[in-house]
This record gives sequence, C-alpha cells and structure tokens, in this order.
Amino acid sequence: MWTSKVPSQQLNNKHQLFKGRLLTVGSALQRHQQQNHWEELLETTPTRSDEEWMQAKAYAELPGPGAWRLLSYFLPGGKLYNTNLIQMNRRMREWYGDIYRLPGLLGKNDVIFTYNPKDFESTYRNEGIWPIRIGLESFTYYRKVIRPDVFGGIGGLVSEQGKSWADIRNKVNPVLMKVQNVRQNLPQIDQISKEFIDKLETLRNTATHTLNADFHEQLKMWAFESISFVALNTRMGLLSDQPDPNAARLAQHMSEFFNYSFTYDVQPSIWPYYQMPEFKKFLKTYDHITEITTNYIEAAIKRFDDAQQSDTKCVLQQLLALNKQVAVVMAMDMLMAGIDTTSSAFVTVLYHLACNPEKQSQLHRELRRILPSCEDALTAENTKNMPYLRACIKEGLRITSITPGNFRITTKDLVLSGYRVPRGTGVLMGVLELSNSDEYFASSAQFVPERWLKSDSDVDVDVKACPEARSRNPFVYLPFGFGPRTCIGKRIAELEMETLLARLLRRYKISWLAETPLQYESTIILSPHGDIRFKFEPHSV
Ligand code: HEM
Repeated sequence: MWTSKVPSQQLNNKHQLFKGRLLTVGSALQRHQQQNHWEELLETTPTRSDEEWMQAKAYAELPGPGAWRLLSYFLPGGKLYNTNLIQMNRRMREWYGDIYRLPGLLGKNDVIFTYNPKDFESTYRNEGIWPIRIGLESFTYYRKVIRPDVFGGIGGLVSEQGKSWADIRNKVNPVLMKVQNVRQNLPQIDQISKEFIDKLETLRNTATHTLNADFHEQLKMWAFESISFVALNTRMGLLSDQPDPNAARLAQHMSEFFNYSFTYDVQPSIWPYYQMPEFKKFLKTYDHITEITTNYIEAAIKRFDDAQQSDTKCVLQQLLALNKQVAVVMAMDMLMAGIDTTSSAFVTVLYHLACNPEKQSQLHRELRRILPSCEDALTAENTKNMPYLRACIKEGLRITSITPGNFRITTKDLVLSGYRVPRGTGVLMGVLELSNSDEYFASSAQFVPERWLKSDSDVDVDVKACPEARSRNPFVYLPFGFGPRTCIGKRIAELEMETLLARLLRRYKISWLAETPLQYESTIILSPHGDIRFKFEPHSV
C-alpha cells in the first residue's frame, strides 16, 4: 500500500489550483476542439463483453467527489482551498484511495487519478501506436490557424495527435533519439559547460564561495545556450558579456512564452471564444519567437550551403534534410521544451548531491579518474564509463521528477484497479508518489545512487551497488514518460546534465546553504523556486 510519506521537496501553492482545475473544468470550446481532435482516434469496436470487463465494478462505483462537492473543495473555506496540485492529489488520495475519479465539469471528460502501477502498465500497454496526451492548445492554434504560411499545417510534437503526430515523430526519432547522433554534440556542449563555469567564477565571491547572482537564472541561460546549439547550430553567446542581441530578445520572449502558456494553456481561459488584448500579446510573443528562430535557421542554411560538404551532419542539417517545416517546428519545440526542464532537473540533482556530501565525494573520485585535470576535455572515450554520475542523475530524478504525473487519454475500454473505465477517459498516473514509496524503493527518502548501479559496475571498490533497493517494475520510475510518446529530448537532456555536472563537481565541493529544503512551484513542470543558495568551494586536487 501507499505510504503517505512526503518527498523531501516542499511545493509552493502558487497557480496549483488552476492546474488542478484544468483537468476538471477547462473551457468548453477548448474542450470541444480537443475532443474533435482526438475523439476520432478512439477504438471503434463495441464495448467490451469479455470476462474481465464483465466482472469489473461499474465505472459509477469509482470513488471520488461529485461535481458540486469538487467545486466546494476549492471555494474559500473549502478543504482544498489554496492547495497546490500535489497537495490536492495527496489529500484526495487519503480520502478516496489509490484510484479515484474527478468528474469533468461543463462537459469535459472525467480524469481518473491512479497510484497503482498495474494501471500504469494497462494504460501504456493499450495506448497503441498513437498515444494521446493533451498538449498546449495555443501552439496548435498559432501554428495551424494563424501562421500556416510558416508551419505548413504542422502543429508540432507536443500538441499533435494521431497520424499527424506520428508523421513528425517517426521522422525525427532517428535524429534525436539515437544516442550516437546526439552525442556528436559533446565537444560543443562541453565547451558551453566550461564557459558556464568561467562565468560562475566571475560571479563567485572567493571569500564566501557564494554567488552574487541567481544560480537558477544562470542555469536557464546555460540550458538555452546548449539547446540552441543543438537545435539551431548557433552559439548565442548568452554566457558571455555580449550576447547576440537577437538571442537576448529570444531569451526574453521565451520566458514570456512560459508565463503566457501557463495562463492560456494550463489555466482555464476564454480565449477560444474571445481573444482578450493580453492573449493577442501572447500571439505577438509567438510571432517574435517564430521570426527570430526562422532567421537563425535561414542563417544556418546559408552557412551550410557555403561550407564544404561533410559526412557528418549536425542535428539541424539532418532535420532540414527531412523537411524544412518539420525542422522549423522541431527547432522551436526543442527551445520551448528544453530550457526550463533541463535547468530544473539540473538544480534538483545538484541539490541532492549538495545535501549528501559522502555521495558527492564518491562522485568526485569518479570524476578525478575521468578528468585528471579540470582543464581536460570530456570525450566520447572518457565519458563512456561514468556509472556513478549517471546513477546520481537517476536518483535525483527519482526523488523529484520534475514531471510528477504522466497523462494519457485511454483509446480502449480498460479495467483499472478493478473498475471499468470507458475509452476517452483521462488517466493521470501519479508516478512521483510511487518512486517515493518504500514499497518500491527501499529507504525511498534517502539519496542512494548505488541502487542504480549494476553489481558488476566499474566503480571504486568502496562503492557497493545495491540494485535490490530499487523495484524491477518499469512503471514506478518514469521521469521522461514511457512508450512511443516518451520525451524526445531525453538524450539531449542527459548529455547536457552529465557534462555540466561532471565539470562542476570535478571543480567544486558544493553544499546547500538555504535554511529550508529546495522548494518547488508547479507550473507546466515542477520548477525550483524560492531560496536557492549553494556554496562552491574549489577542490584543491
Ligand atoms: C530533464 C529534462 C527533461 C524532462 C524530465 C522531460 C520530461 C518529459 C516528459 C515526462 C514528457 C512526456 C512524455 C510522455 O508523455 O510519455 C516529455 C515530452 C517531450 N519532451 Fe521532454 N523532458 C526533458 C527535456 C527535454 C528536452 C531537452 C527537450 C528538447 C528536445 C524535450 C522535448 C520534449 C518534447 C518535444 C516532448 C513531446 C514528445 C511527444 O509528444 O512526442 N524535453 N518530456
């Protein structure tokens, strides 16, 4: 059974109510558009009549509040007033159990919340080749309705469904999911990490070893510089004193995009009925991002045309070879999905290492073997064997997955935890809770990278692998999702995080200075927030 143990992070209340509501209220037109878009993907066979289905309990018997009760929870004085999504889910789980239903208000589909890994398995195993995950509607609207001239009717991976999604995904999978192809970027990603550390040195108080700057903001610039190198084959100079002026504008518009997207894609909004002036500003932000990104792509195309033909093609060249519109959409999606995610995940892993000095020392020993001197380069050869570093990343993302739940719309009738769940129902799989449960991970509150090591890992003799401390169930740990719709940026994110962690922890002993544990606010993802202070003391060797 689930233990109601709270993971180490605290969650900020801001915005959560609305996110919770998104799943239950939403705007009628958005809902209508979404349904029109994906309802045609649902299986058309008659309702199941097999034994499992017939013996299962009726859908109506699922625990959960009725519509009015649910609304009353959120009113001032209500039991869930001012709670965030995670707190709301935890309380509801205490009240209703490991599976419960939130009614879809105003005609929106119901959402089943489940904490049973067997349900995760059933949902994923039956998602078919075109899994449905509701994306950001404003993306699709802007690309398909406002700017078909630029995007040629392509909505992008995040928001497309069905065949339109698969057409892009099948094309770009070999470019972005193949480890070797992504790892060809290592020299430049390493160079960017070195520049990040040079910048950190200029911001570091050498007496107190603290930073005179917002570390998380600096990390966003690092993530931006790294992903724009991969997506646009362009160095933006965001870690230098003189960034490319267009890059600085793009960074600004990206940050506006995240705020607007939360307001118009996550919170319920009337924009599909009536476009208020603020929504029009959001469309302008999309315009700016589109204009700057396409200019960078045009400049890169010119550079590629002028350069000598080479056997190795960068990611952008490979995407352009598929189709120019796919390349433009994918490059923009990489920028939009690859900055806050990677920087938030990075802060998370660093925080756990900072709070666990003995694990950090162990990692430092591994890194000294890989980089005898801080100035050495990270290469395809020397990065092959860094099991402890990789285990630290996995363990950090286990304790705090920045995407705490995974979402699908069921395409078939499913039996979940003994209840009949009709096709077309939303299922939210609360994976963060399971990866923080002692039932699946021994001493789950503790940061134990050793649980991810294989017994025969090539680590120091004094490290003891303990793979038995992690569950073999593949559905209880899914920081990048699962199946054909899994995160397409996983390889890139891993490369970036490994490279910068190797450089940072090779060079500094890092400790956590804030008085409270790392806190998170939840917008589109869980994002570190509040007092984020580390100490960076250079190692003597
Ligand atoms: C540590 C960093 C990251 C985490 C934890 C993360 C997590 C996720 C998760 C959980 C999903 C949903 C998967 C599913 O529904 O099964 C997703 C989707 C996606 N991610 Fe990431 N992500 C990260 C970094 C990136 C980066 C760097 C990129 C840029 C290439 C990226 C691009 C995308 C895209 C385009 C999708 C939608 C894929 C689709 O629907 O086909 N992500 N990500």
